[in-house]
Amino acid sequence: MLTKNTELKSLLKDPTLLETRAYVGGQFVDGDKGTFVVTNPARGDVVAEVADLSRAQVAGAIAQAEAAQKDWAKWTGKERANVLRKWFDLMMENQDDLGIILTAEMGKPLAEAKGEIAYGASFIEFFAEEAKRIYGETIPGHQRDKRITVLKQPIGVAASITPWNFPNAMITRKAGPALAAGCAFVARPAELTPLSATALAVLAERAGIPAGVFNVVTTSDAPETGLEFCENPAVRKLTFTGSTPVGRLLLRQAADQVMKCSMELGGNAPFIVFDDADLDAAVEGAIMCKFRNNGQTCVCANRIYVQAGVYDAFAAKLKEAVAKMKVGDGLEDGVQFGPLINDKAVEKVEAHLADAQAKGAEIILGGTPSELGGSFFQPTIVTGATTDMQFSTEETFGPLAPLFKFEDEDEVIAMANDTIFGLASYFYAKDLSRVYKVAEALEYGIVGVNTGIISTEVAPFGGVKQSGLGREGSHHGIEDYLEMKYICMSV
Ligand SMILES: NC(=O)C1=CN([C@@H]2O[C@H](COP(=O)(O)OP(=O)(O)OC[C@H]3O[C@@H](n4cnc5c(N)ncnc54)[C@H](OP(=O)(O)O)[C@@H]3O)[C@@H](O)[C@H]2O)C=CC1
Ligand SMILES: O=C(O)[C@H](O)CS(=O)(=O)O
Repeated sequence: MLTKNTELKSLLKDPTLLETRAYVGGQFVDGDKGTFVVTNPARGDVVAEVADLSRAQVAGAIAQAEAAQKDWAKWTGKERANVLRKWFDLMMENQDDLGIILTAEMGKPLAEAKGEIAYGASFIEFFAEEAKRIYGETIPGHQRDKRITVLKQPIGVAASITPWNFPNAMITRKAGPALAAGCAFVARPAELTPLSATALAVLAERAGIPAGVFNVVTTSDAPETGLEFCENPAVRKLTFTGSTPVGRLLLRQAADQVMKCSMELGGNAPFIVFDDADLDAAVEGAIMCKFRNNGQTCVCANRIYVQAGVYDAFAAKLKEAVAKMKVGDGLEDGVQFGPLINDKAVEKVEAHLADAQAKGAEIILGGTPSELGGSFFQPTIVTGATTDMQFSTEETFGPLAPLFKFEDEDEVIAMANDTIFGLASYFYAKDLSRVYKVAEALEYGIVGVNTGIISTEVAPFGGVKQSGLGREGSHHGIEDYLEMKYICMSV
């Protein structure tokens, strides 16, 4: 357990993975603006002081990336695949240390953190393979003397801005396809969780990724860094994961350069339990879907709809199962709930809870901060949820499970789709006709059927409506880092 006096390095097999400098042009560098502090959400103690780069230093990283990208694009897909595969191997060899660093800065239980390392590494493994399969095409000429060929070429320098909740996987889900495509990459991790990113840089260097191809700029001024990414003409691609309001802002800023953007934004996932569902499976799925990362994922169930005939039984089963789960320091064995990322996150959960209670909801489990103090909060279940309550339209991003009752398919599909978001959705049912009809009717980029966990590198992850633009993962994921060109030749 990381107490106030435990040196994080003492927990690591390889202490050099705890890197507090930024990584620019193949060099670990200090910040012109000094440092910013990273704290452990479980204890509030200082984990590290990290280099705080100026906007000029960020611009310098972009320039280094632009220079390095020209040679990197000349490598064959197979050559790029080999170094990416080595990077993947190093991540998995150092999974324990990377997990400890992630838990120390973000708070998620160590088992989940190690799971994120494997999930994040899977994108590097997958796109190492895709690097060898970036195919063009030949098209029959439109005239007898014309020959048409289509090339796919790397877009150039890609810049990424990522959130604190998956500080490893949200970077590799972007860097994997970018580097496989022959792009150079400048990553700006969240101020709260930069250490997972700098550890990735340590391993990138060891894997033989050339200087300047992968860069990590650690900064405390996100808006200033975002403006540099959007205004610097050398950046041809912006990839963002985070809230919809910030996504909108970045799109507006990037519009001046007509920059190619990928947006993985907020969610408001419905989780629907029909009366023909396997209730035990639905309870298990609801727990994994709602409480993964303490509810701090964009694909967590935000609204749980249960058909009237099974509502009471489902609520009782869910309460019984969640009541057995342990809240504590993520580095302790057997902990399922770590702290929320900060007090602001606790305040949002409490605000949604107070609003719901004021409108008639009943708390059947939890409902107050944990006796552990800090940003620990008890997993909470409320019944009597209605569509006028804040959590019906706003993402809670915490361990609060609201149970809504519904009568029939049409009613629940209408409620589920009544949101500006469209990222993930889930439902449990056995009748095949119902499964097809409901899956087709849900307006979301992802539909989980009889499962609460849908995250994988082999599928095209992404949202519709105001949950985002583009897809990450699957063979589709590399397209956003490629430009298509056709050559029309007279023969
Ligand atoms: N669709 C998806 O895959 C995901 C969506 N999300 C969504 O993001 C939210 C939670 O994450 P959270 O980190 O609070 O979201 P934010 O959008 O506040 O932050 C995301 C990232 O953007 C940075 N940022 C904030 N403001 C600006 C700005 N003006 N210009 C440039 N960068 C900026 C943040 O920096 P800093 O933190 O340093 O201020 C952080 O690195 C939730 O709504 C969640 O649903 C989260 C993860 C995945
Ligand atoms: O940041 C997130 O919430 C992730 O996109 C969720 S997932 O990819 O780990 O499912």
